[in-house]
Amino acid sequence: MRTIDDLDVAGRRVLVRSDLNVPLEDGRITDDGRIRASLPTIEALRTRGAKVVVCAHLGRPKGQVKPELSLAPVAARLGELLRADVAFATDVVGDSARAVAAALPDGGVALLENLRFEPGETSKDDAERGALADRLAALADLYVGDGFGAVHRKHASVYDVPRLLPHAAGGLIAAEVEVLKRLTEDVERPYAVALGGSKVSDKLGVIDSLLGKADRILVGGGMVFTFLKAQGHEVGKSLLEEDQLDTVRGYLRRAEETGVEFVLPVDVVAATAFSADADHGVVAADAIPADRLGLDIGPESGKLFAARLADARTVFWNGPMGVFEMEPYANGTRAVAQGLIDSGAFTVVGGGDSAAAVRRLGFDEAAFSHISTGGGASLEYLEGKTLPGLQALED
Ligand SMILES: Nc1ncnc2c1ncn2[C@@H]1O[C@H](COP(=O)(O)OP(=O)(O)O)[C@@H](O)[C@H]1O
Ligand SMILES: O=C(OP(=O)(O)O)[C@H](O)COP(=O)(O)O
Repeated sequence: MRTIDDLDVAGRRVLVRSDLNVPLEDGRITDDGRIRASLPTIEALRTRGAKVVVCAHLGRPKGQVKPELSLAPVAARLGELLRADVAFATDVVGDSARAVAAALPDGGVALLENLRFEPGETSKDDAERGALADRLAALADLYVGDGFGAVHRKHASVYDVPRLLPHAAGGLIAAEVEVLKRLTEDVERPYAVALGGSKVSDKLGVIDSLLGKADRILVGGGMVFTFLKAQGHEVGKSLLEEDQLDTVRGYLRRAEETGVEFVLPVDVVAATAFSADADHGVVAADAIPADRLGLDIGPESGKLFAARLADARTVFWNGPMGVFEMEPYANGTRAVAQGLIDSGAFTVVGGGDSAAAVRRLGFDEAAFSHISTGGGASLEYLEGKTLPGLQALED
């Protein structure tokens, strides 16, 4: 893969695809880790006299303009961190984007509005994605892929634009791949993988390949209820992937046959509503009341998970164990984070929210071997899948 050192960028317009998908609460950024992680590449380019046009997505607006998912607050934070003006385009490839890109001085930085406001960005139709890619490419002379968290998406800005412009990988992608490679080669065993979070339909499938690689798979977060239901338990109003129940039963069977250990919670914090103020309490994992939803693993499960991490030599963790953004449901995530640290293993935490959780709950980032900006991207890399965003940069 070419790096930015291989590009002659002085005086040229460079479109940088970053992952600036940060958590927001009431329009405020609650964790700017992904913005910080994107700074070195942007800084390096502007120092060398490039005109830097950054593009990124925020949330999943599904091709519609959703003002609450505007990147405007991210542009402001990017400017603060760069200590420079960041021009903000109020559209992705329209009049505003063209004017902002055209007006950039050498060393200047601009950010385009949320790429996913354009239906072409995430379209499965090659022509529709291609049409948006043409318009994005017209804004620049060169392309730099640096949004590691989105490299598993076959999206216009990730996959199609690099086919149209001379391109290179930014420093973040290069650094992430370097560390994750260690987890695909000779891993020190026991190798434990902890999975949680809410992107259940996206991430359940990774277990298929993990069954051939990991020694232990710990399941918490929103992912666990499909497992509990597959075992025949009631899960109330918890997050559930009905159509994956057979698949999960297959995973449980295969794990028994191959000696992989599934570690599932024995207790759950169940609440009457998705709210910090809702009535909540600890219940056995096989006795979630029909009118409640599980929002965290319980205290016994926290101890169990930490115990199953204690002698691991390698740990990969993606997905918070509970809704850590609300204090009553943060303890499971705390226990697993502490479990990783206490294990003394080679530990990698991946994912926008997982990384944010570690910081928000007050853990020292340096206590982990690596904190990756990508959750789904890391998982798919570990599966050995071809990632569209990496493939496009290699070609
Ligand atoms: N039991 C649960 N029910 C609903 N959401 C959950 C549950 N446990 C965790 N979550 C949510 O999962 C989200 C993160 O999921 P995900 O995006 O998959 O992780 P990451 O960004 O680390 O890859 C968090 O916002 C958290 O509140
Ligand atoms: O947040 C992200 O991924 P992650 O939650 O798996 O870390 C990336 O920005 C990709 O977002 P997407 O999963 O909506 O494509």
